[in-house]
Amino acid sequence: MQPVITVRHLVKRYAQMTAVDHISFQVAEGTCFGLLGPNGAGKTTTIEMLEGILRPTSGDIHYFGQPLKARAIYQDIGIQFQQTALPDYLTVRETLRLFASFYERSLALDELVALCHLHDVVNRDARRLSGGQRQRLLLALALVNDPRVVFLDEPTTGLDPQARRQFWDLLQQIKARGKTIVLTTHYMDEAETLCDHIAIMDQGQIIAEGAPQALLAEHFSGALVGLNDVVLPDDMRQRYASYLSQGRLYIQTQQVEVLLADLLAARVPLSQLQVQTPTLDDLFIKLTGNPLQEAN
Ligand SMILES: Nc1ncnc2c1ncn2[C@@H]1O[C@H](COP(=O)(O)OP(=O)(O)OP(=O)(O)O)[C@@H](O)[C@H]1O
Repeated sequence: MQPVITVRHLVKRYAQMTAVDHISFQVAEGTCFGLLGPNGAGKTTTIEMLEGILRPTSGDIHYFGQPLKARAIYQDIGIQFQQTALPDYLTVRETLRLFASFYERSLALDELVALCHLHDVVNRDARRLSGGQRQRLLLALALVNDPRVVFLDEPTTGLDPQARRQFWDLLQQIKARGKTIVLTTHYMDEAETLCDHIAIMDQGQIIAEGAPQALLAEHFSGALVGLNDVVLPDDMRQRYASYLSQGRLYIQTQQVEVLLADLLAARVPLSQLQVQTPTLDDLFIKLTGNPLQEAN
């Protein structure tokens, strides 16, 4: 199947720095594609080039095999920005109506309200919404023209855990309608839950790309054991794959019991020992040496 979006050797330079540094990827139709990385990694710059808002320094972007021409895709895409100023003194319903009037095609208002769970607040002033309600309104605005591709820039930043989970459910429903979703996030659990394919960005480059589970399988085998402030004896260092991040040692093992027996035999202190199944957060630490949350 032809990809919805194809990006080749995309670069964005500002005077002093390269925000996006020769990245290439494809987004398949009907999938959720996630751009992940810490603050300043280049995610927003990338997504804004895909949306036709920022002009790339070099490289190219194709939609359904055609070069990106901002005006031509405008009717086909929906965008939820990180920050959106809504018009004052309008209710949720009036705001949706206003945005719908900008497009040739639009979803029926009632359908949009139901889809984004806005029934309770449809007559409320849009400035008087909770964080979760506001995000759902912004999502409804991104869907108002029934787009083929929806762009979401850090849609759940600042939401409490319950509102985040509700938002994830909503995105699953939107995906089930066959929409292609491109989102940026610095929450690895969000990417693991929602995305079919991810590209992890750091300092303007893609440092890993693939399906979340495939990426984890490629970089880890078995469990991950974390320990604080320890030095492994030489023979154990040779037998076990391990890496260090900020004073914490991570050891990979297929057999936790055998590793624990080896650690005890070598009199390695087991303070703050943790055994876990590797996550995308661990992958980020392994690839960059830094936890994602601290990079933020
Ligand atoms: N207009 C600009 N002029 C100069 N530098 C910029 C400009 N816009 C972004 N940058 C820089 O480009 C880099 C990438 O920024 P970008 O906003 O794309 O990162 P991000 O991954 O989206 O981060 P965040 O998670 O904080 O939104 C940063 O170092 C940023 O300071």
